Amino acid sequence: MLTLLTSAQMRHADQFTIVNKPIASIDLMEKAARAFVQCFIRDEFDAGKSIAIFCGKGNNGGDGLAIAHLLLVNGYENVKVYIVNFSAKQTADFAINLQRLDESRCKKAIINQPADLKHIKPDLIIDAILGSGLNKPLTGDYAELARAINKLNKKVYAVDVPTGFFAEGSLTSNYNGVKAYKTICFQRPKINFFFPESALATEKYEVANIELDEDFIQKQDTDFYLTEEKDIQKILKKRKLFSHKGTYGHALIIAGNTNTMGAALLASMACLHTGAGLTTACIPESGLTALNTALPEVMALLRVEYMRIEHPAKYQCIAIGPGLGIDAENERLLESLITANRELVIDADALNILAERPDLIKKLPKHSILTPHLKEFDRLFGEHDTWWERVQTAKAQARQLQIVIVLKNQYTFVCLPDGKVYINPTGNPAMAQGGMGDVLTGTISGLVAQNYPAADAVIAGCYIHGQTGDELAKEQYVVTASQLALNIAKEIKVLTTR
Ligand SMILES: NC(=O)C1=CN([C@@H]2O[C@H](COP(=O)(O)OP(=O)(O)OC[C@H]3O[C@@H](n4cnc5c(N)ncnc54)[C@H](O)[C@@H]3O)[C@@H](O)[C@H]2O)[C@@H](O)CC1
Ligand SMILES: Nc1ncnc2c1ncn2[C@@H]1O[C@H](COP(=O)(O)OP(=O)(O)O)[C@@H](O)[C@H]1O
Repeated sequence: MLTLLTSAQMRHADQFTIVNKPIASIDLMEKAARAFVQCFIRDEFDAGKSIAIFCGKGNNGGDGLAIAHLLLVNGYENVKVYIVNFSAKQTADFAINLQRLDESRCKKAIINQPADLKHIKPDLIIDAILGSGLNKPLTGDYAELARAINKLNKKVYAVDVPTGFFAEGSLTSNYNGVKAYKTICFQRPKINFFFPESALATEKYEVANIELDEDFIQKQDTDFYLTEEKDIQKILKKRKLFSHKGTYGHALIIAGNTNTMGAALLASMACLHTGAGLTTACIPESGLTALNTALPEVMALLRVEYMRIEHPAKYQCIAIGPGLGIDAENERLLESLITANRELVIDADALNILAERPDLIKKLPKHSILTPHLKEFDRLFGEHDTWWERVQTAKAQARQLQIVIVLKNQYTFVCLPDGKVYINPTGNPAMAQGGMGDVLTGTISGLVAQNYPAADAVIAGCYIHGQTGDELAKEQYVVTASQLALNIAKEIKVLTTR
């Protein structure tokens, strides 16, 4: 798990490294510039392009000056630095790099007002005006300059963060900073890169390692972690010798309705391919032929009969919701399971039923797993203006109710009962198609059935789901939910043998 730090914590990490490595702060800046240039050159190898580097007078600007010098050294002849002179204040490292640049042959100009930008026509822009030192939204000349840079309509590479972008905290939909094509940030991604509103500020990001003290960074107290493949490899267990279907648990998937039987099939299929020993789909009678035809391995339990089952304990996992339909009978069914205090995996219509029954939310069995997308989440816990606020609510609710909330998106936020948030890095837009959430529910259920603790099942389930989609998307424009379900077992095999 990679710790994700706030800007203030990153500053501490800078200071800690400077004192303990030890390394002079100007040398750390040089390292940052080198790391940036290495990534930049990989993307933009045409040294003939004209590059405008906009530098503020803080350390972000200091990075920009060092980058200019390094680009020249690397044969980029057409580099020009524009010093943004909107403030008298400058940092010591900025001043040192400015002097170094003055001694070199780098072209330089001063921007005293945004209008000075009028005649600039570079092929590429590097934005080093304001970095993680941003302490208030852009106003006045800075806001105008950002607007002018965006109007040039050129590819912008941002140093560490795009000017005007807050690295953590609520992001609004009226972003007025520099719009970057790519942000090359130092040591760790910014927490806000995982929030959908960041798409307004940067299309993509890349992390450049600047050798800050990793031990120190990993020990920082944070609420946000980024899941890595090695975490999943640690979680997943190999199939055992002499094992049999009873070894890997029995999952009950309560799902499907007359027009939404596909959801039950997809969730059950994913559960099967994730490795549950036995999978039973609790479905309406109308779906029986479909189930028996499509998934011969899955057993059926008709929904009316289910009401008579007295011992849900025979299932190691009970999931409820995909394509379930909202009616009084399903509400009674959900209520009976919650009252029986059996931990559940709750998705889709079961979440919508819950949204109408706040009394049941309070009674949710501990360690239950809820897998809402944003609309389902807001129906459950109220409307939110920003994703940051939504994740804060998810964190608080997961802690208060002692449940796991899987807030789904391009980067899914897994909120655990201890208040920590694990961000899932896998998945891609080829997966943006109906049924994908049903497959996630089946995947998580398959892992819960195999006795993985709720947190591990969810962290691994989200990762496997996204990774399977990523592998398929390498060769496909779109990945369908059933294709994804069929490929899960292959991906788990790769993860457990790498
Ligand atoms: N040793 C270090 O501290 C390192 C710092 N690095 C760079 O340093 C950057 C942070 O530098 P600084 O802390 O000097 O800050 P910045 O360079 O981001 O900002 C400079 C100053 O601008 C002012 N400011 C903030 N928001 C403003 C606004 N909305 N309008 C007008 N002025 C505003 C603040 O007074 C701030 O200190 C990082 O993003 C990174 O690029 C890297 O060189 C790595 C090492
Ligand atoms: N652009 C995307 N990038 C990554 N993952 C995605 C993307 N679009 C959808 N997904 C994943 O697909 C699933 C969609 O869930 P959901 O909206 O509940 O789908 P449905 O209700 O149609 O089954 C989530 O796990 C989500 O993370």
